[in-house]
Amino acid sequence: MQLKAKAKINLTLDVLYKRPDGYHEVEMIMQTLELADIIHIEESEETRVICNHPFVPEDQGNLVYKAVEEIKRYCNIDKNVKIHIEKNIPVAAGLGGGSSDCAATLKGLNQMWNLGLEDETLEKIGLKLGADVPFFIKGGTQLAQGIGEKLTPLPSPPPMWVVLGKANMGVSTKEVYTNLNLASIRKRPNTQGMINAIETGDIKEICNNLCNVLETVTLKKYSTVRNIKNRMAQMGANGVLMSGSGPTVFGLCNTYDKAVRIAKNLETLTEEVYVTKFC
Ligand SMILES: C[C@](O)(CO)[C@H](O)COP(=O)(O)OP(=O)(O)OC[C@H]1O[C@@H](n2ccc(N)nc2=O)[C@H](O)[C@@H]1O
Ligand SMILES: Nc1ncnc2c1ncn2[C@@H]1O[C@H](COP(=O)(O)OP(=O)(O)OP(=O)(O)O)[C@@H](O)[C@H]1O
Repeated sequence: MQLKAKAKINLTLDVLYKRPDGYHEVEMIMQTLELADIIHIEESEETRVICNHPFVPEDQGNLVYKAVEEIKRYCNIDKNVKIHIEKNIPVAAGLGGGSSDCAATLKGLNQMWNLGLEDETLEKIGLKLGADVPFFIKGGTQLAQGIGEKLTPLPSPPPMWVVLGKANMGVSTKEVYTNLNLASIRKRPNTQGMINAIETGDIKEICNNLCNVLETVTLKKYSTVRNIKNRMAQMGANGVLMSGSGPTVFGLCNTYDKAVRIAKNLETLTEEVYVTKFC
């Protein structure tokens, strides 16, 4: 069995408050992209995860491995699988690669083992493994609240090309949330404004409403991320924003030619540049 595990970007990301359990209550609009890892699953004597990326663990630390263990426990299954991850999504980038692989594995095993679990159940199992996992069970365009698990589907925005530029380092999501100073945030997303813009298919308003409060941590710390963002804006992207906790910055473009022109120019700043689109 072969599955696609798509990347995501956050069109808005607001943090409302820190909860007693240490997690943060968020409000964000998430969008899946065509850029995707490929997950191959086959029955096997013992569970094994293999990945072609040097920074991705192949042991119990891999979210795919955890997904296998968790769904086996939930359904009381005594079977094993070999899973091969073909990594195309940059790692520790703010694009949700690990969470997406995890969600794809849960969906794949549900199908392969005929478990008959509803999406809501897969989301519940996925939430134990990461706050972004429930979103990837659904995909598309969603308003995510709670710690990311309360999902409301939104209509698809108009098709747009997306340039991704990742500075040459990984960012720890935990560290970014820990270093966030909620009292000092001056610009917050207008979530309802973004929803209206998506509903009316207004590209200009979608671009005007892009906002991510986690930029206050990551852009402040890394000048390379700031430089990538500024360059995308200078080069004429219709809208620019950092995704998730970073360090990837995305630029929304209304034409493919513009996206390619920006991507070529960005290659002078960083090696990791991609052109993809909403999915
Ligand atoms: C930054 C985003 O990717 C935006 O989509 C998500 O909010 C993070 O999702 P994720 O990486 O799946 O998050 P998890 O793996 O569950 O959590 C990593 C760490 O981020 C922090 N965390 C995460 C989500 C959240 N709502 N509040 C948090 O404070 C916690 O310290 C946690 O230990
Ligand atoms: N299947 C996986 N793919 C990528 N990383 C994984 C995977 N499983 C575990 N990891 C670990 O998780 C870390 C974060 O990887 P990931 O690519 O998911 O980050 P991210 O895109 O910043 O996620 P998010 O946006 O959800 O915070 C990696 O450094 C790696 O050690």
